Amino acid sequence: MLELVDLSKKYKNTYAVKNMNMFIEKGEIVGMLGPNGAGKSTTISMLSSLVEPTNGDVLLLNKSILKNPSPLRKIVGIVPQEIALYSELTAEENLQFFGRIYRLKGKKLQQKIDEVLEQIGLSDRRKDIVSKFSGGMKRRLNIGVAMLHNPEILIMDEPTVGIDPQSRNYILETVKRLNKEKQMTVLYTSHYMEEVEYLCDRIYIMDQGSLIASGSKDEIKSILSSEKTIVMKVNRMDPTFIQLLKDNPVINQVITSEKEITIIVPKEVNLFSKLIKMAEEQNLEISSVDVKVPTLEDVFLHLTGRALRD
Ligand SMILES: Nc1ncnc2c1ncn2[C@@H]1O[C@H](COP(=O)(O)OP(=O)(O)OP(=O)(O)O)[C@@H](O)[C@H]1O
Repeated sequence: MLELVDLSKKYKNTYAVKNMNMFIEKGEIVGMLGPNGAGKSTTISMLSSLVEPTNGDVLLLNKSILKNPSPLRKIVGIVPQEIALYSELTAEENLQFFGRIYRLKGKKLQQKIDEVLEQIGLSDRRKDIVSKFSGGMKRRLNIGVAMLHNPEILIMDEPTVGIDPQSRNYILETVKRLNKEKQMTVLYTSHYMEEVEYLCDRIYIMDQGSLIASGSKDEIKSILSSEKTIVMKVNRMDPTFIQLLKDNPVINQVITSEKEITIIVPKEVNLFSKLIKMAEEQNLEISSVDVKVPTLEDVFLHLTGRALRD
């Protein structure tokens, strides 16, 4: 129903988004996964006609919405990354204010407010002032505002950043429930791969403005089906040891973090005894070695050589 075609945004000499192609079908939860600065917010801003694309198009039911965004505005609810609420008003007053912007009033507005408060689990806090809310409650109310006009599509820009685990779970469950019970179509952006893995039917992975992989979870993970990931914990990071790993012709990729060394090798390669011997020769202590089934994080590592959270 919604399609991005070669959508790009260039600021001076750099592309924030380059040739983004994406489609979202009715009733799907689609994930947009990428680290900070990948171009997720810029893509959403172009979808919400807040930012004009440098080139490309956005199609709603095969019609461009760049010149006439009102058909999309009517059916889309945007949950921005920043909290957009009046902190001196109560939860209910905020919903009344934003509801009037959507031209809702009277009984219809009140009914919708009751329904939304129920959906975001804030019915019993409706009379409380937003400045007294926790970060998670503010985010939930932010989502409630986007749902007031009964949108068919909910676009959520990193809705769980910086909140407690309980609120995060609540938001994830709310998204699942809205999708299941109301067939709400959702575009969910995040840099937490486990959220996207849990929620989404199909996933687009972005990095540095470009799409680097897309497909169903299984399709994306199958990029690594011929490889396996070995995660090794050592007592210290030894540059010689890491160089030896990088020079080893059977190892496809070596990625280091503060405490771990991640090695990607072809599935059939058995490297255990060799790794232990190499570590011994460098006087290194290995505290654990794990072989992992590929996750989306591994796919990202494989495609970019960097961790998703960098
Ligand atoms: N108005 C602007 N002018 C110049 N550069 C911009 C502007 N807006 C975004 N950028 C740049 O475009 C790139 C993509 O930013 P964007 O905010 O879309 O990424 P993101 O994936 O949403 O990351 P985050 O989660 O940190 O918001 C970044 O390098 C950013 O600095």
